[in-house]
Amino acid sequence: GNQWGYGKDDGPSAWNINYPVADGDRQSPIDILPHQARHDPNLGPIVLNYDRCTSINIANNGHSVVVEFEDSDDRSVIQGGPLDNPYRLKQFHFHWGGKGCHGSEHTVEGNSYASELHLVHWNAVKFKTFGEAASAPDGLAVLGIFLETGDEHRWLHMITDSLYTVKFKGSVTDFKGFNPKCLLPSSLHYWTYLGSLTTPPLHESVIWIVVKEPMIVSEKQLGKFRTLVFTGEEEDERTRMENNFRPPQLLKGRTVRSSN
Ligand SMILES: CCN[C@H]1CN(CCOCC)S(=O)(=O)c2sc(S(N)(=O)=O)cc21
Ligand SMILES: [Zn+2]
Repeated sequence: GNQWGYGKDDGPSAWNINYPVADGDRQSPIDILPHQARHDPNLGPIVLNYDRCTSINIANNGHSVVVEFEDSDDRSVIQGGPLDNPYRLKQFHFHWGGKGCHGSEHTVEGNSYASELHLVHWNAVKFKTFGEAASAPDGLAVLGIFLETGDEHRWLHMITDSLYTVKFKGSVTDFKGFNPKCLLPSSLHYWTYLGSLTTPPLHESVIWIVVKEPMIVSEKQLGKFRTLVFTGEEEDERTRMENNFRPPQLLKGRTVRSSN
């Protein structure tokens, strides 16, 4: 298939060869300029109903570490804010940098954070399958949370303690009973705009909801993400999984709205 990565030859600057939509009009991530964002009083709060969420497994897909959820009914949904329907939680994953350098995808006034968490949801009201939603203009809603280094995060250890079991590309481990609500910052004030997947196939199918307040994690916790490798156990070279982020893309006239 189309092999892509984050290296010199297969990285973001080469993605448009196999995925021409990379040069499209609603690509993500973007640099957010808070003073140019339009405060929209009609933008209500984001409402998360994760209380009956069912996590299934944690996996290394060769690009990131992903936790998948049961999405056969509306047991864990996000709604409100810019969304017309409830969107079902499908998976969450992270993007991060190398030692000490930055790794978020969205930036704020040119400043990046150490990492960024993406909670991926799909519109099961309008679409029958996730795959169908993933390529439709209003198919996905991704909640983006910045990670900033500081004190240890009291719940992130539940994920970092499992990372050694998914060191290599293609590894999957049971990961039940995890509710990502414990990762969210206290305030869910956000910016929202129409964008895309930040990895191939780069479908322009995402309503982005980027939370303003970062979650605080320790450098030690973040370092555990860098013990993962992009490569499979059978491959001889071990390429440390880090800097798996796409840089900001052109806004191309889009408006970024701000909740209060
Ligand atoms: C490595 C591939 N990452 C993809 C995989 N999916 C899309 C393709 O699915 C087709 C059935 S996805 O919808 O789960 C998704 S969301 C994001 S992001 N970084 O923009 O939150 C990337 C991706
Ligand atoms: Zn992502």
